[in-house]
This record gives sequence, C-alpha cells and structure tokens, in this order.
Amino acid sequence: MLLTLFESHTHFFLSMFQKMILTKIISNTLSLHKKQLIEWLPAVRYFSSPTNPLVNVDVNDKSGIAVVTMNRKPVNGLSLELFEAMSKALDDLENNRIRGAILTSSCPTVFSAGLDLNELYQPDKKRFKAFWTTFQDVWLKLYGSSFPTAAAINGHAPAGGCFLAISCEYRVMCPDYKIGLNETRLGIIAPIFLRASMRNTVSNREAEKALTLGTLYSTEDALKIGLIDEIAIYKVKAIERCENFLAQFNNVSSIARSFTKRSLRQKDLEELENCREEDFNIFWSNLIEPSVQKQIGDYMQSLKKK
Ligand SMILES: CCCCCCCC/C=C\C=C\CC(=O)SCCNC(=O)CCNC(=O)[C@H](O)C(C)(C)COP(=O)(O)OP(=O)(O)OC[C@H]1O[C@@H](n2cnc3c(N)ncnc32)[C@H](O)[C@@H]1OP(=O)(O)O
Repeated sequence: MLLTLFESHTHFFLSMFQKMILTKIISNTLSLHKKQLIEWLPAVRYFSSPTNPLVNVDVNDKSGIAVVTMNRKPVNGLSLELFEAMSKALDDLENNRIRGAILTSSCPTVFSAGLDLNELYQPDKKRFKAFWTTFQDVWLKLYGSSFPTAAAINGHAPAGGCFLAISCEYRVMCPDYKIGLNETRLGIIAPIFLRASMRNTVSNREAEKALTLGTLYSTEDALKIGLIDEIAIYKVKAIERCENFLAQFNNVSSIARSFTKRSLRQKDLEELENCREEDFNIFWSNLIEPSVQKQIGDYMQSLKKK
C-alpha cells in the first residue's frame, strides 16, 4: 500500500530532496539497505539512447516504455557487434530505470535468424571468446532485467532468435512465421542458459521434446504449447499488445515486482554466473570438432543456395 502510493505519486516529478526523505522513511519501514532501495526507486527522467546503427532504442516519454529494435540486415544475425550493442542498450535501460522494454526487429520478415553462422564457422578463438562472453552477458542482462520485458516477434525466430524472445517475460508473434530452438538439427547442443529460458516458458515435457527434436513451430503451434502468449496480425499491433502487457505493471509495486522476478529467475542466473568459463570451454571444444564445423559449413552453403 505504502509502496503503491509512493510510486503513483512520484513517478514523474520526484525532486532529489523528496527522494532523499522518502528513501529514509521507506528504507526504515522496510528495513532495506539504502543503496538497494535507491536502485529500485521509480524513474525520474527518461532518455533517448545515443544512436547505434545496430540497435535502436526509442523511449516513449509518456509511458516510459522502450522499444528496442535490432537492426542488422538482412536477418539480424547475432554477431559480436550486435551483442555488444544490445549489451550496452540493456545497461542504458537499466541505468535509466525505464518502465519496461519491448524487443523487436527492423527486418520485415525476420525477428532474428539466431547466432551469426559466420561467428561459428572456422572461428578465431579470441574473437569467439569475446562473442560467447557477450552472448552470456546479454542473456544475463535480459533475463535478469529489473524492468519487465516483452518481445514483439515480427518474423522468423529460429535458434538464438527464439532464445532472445524467451528471455523476455511475454511474447506476441505475427502469423505465418517459424520459431524454435533448432540447435540439435545443426549438431550443436543447446547451451545451459537456452535450456533455462525454455524451461521457464513451456512445460518441462514440451521443453525436452522441443530441444531434443530441434522443432521449429509455426506461430499457431507456438501459441498452442505456450511458447508465445498471443498472435497479432502485424508488427504495430504486436507492439501494442506488448505495451498492454507492460501497462498492467503500472498498478503493481515496481519494487515488489522486480524482487519477485529476480527471486524466480535467480537460480537460472546463478547457474550460468557460476560456470561462465566452463560454459565457454565446453562450447569451444565442441565447436571446433571437424564434424561440427562440416555440419555448420554445409548448412551455410544450403542457406546460400536457396
Ligand atoms: C556438441 C556441439 C556443441 C557446439 C557448440 C557450438 C556453439 C553454438 C551454440 C549454440 C547455438 C546456437 C544457435 C544458433 O543460433 S545457430 C543459428 C541458427 N539459425 C538458423 O538455423 C536460421 C538460419 N536461417 C534461416 O532459416 C533463414 O535465413 C530465415 C531466418 C528463415 C530467413 O529466411 P529468408 O528471409 O528466406 O532469408 P535467407 O535464408 O535468404 O537469408 C538471407 C541471407 O542471410 C543469410 N543468413 C541466414 N541466416 C543466417 C545466420 N544465422 N547467420 C548468418 N547468415 C545467415 C543467408 O545465408 C542469406 O545470405 P545471402 O544473402 O548471402 O545468400
């Protein structure tokens, strides 16, 4: 009650002085550490992110919701540079305490084609290490964000594309596209953090079936198994539906919401935090297996021959 009142009255125009007084009162009331509480105070200013050609961040000043648009043509292949831009954008959003974020794509028929296969084929170890570490960072920041997240899936979302979507809390997808984690079809094992996001989205049984078979679902089938939450006819509508989902949190204490989300996801986040180096080593040693390299090379050729 106290928190709800506090947030609804202070959302836009909280002066630094008021903030200090309120921090004192609430931290005493809730026995929270002061620094911890300041981190969860509602936003007092919104920002427009500096332009990055790979990731555009557009914050609506009124709603405080950011639309984060991946913009790496032709298919938003997740390269080191795209991950770096996303990681930076997620830091900016976290630091500016936005009310929510919607992830989408500027490519007309592809949300993201997953990891850029050029990063996986004949990789240079130093670059791959940076690539993999930044991939881990993006997942930790997106899955563990303090603000609520949704994905407006306006096109195909195979593999890493699906991973980004299921790291968010809500998914709205446009019809006639494919989504799923098809890693096993490429001869590669889904990394630990992909498995966590999938288990958090669909039932354990569906996750097992989907991951072992490497199934790519149609939009309609994805809805049936709960991989997505809604279907929207086109991108603008998908963004609108995501905004509606995020708007529901206007009536919920952001402190209570964030702590609850964090506590539900903590185990998955810690699982990766505790084995980042090992996770890299496992993937690296498997990735450079000649049979895996051949499979990836053949797959790239098949995509080009289409
Ligand atoms: C035990 C072993 C462990 C080993 C560990 C390995 C470590 C990796 C671990 C985890 C893996 C991760 C999963 C991944 O994300 S791998 C990527 C998987 N992605 C896919 O399977 C999707 C492939 N792409 C498609 O199916 C289609 O492109 C689609 C997204 C449906 C879009 O179709 P369409 O609109 O028809 O576009 P095109 O197919 O014509 O593509 C346009 C050009 O883009 C190139 N392309 C497509 N996808 C990728 C990609 N992922 N990376 C790089 N490039 C890609 C495609 O070749 C076309 O290029 P061009 O114009 O030159 O012909």
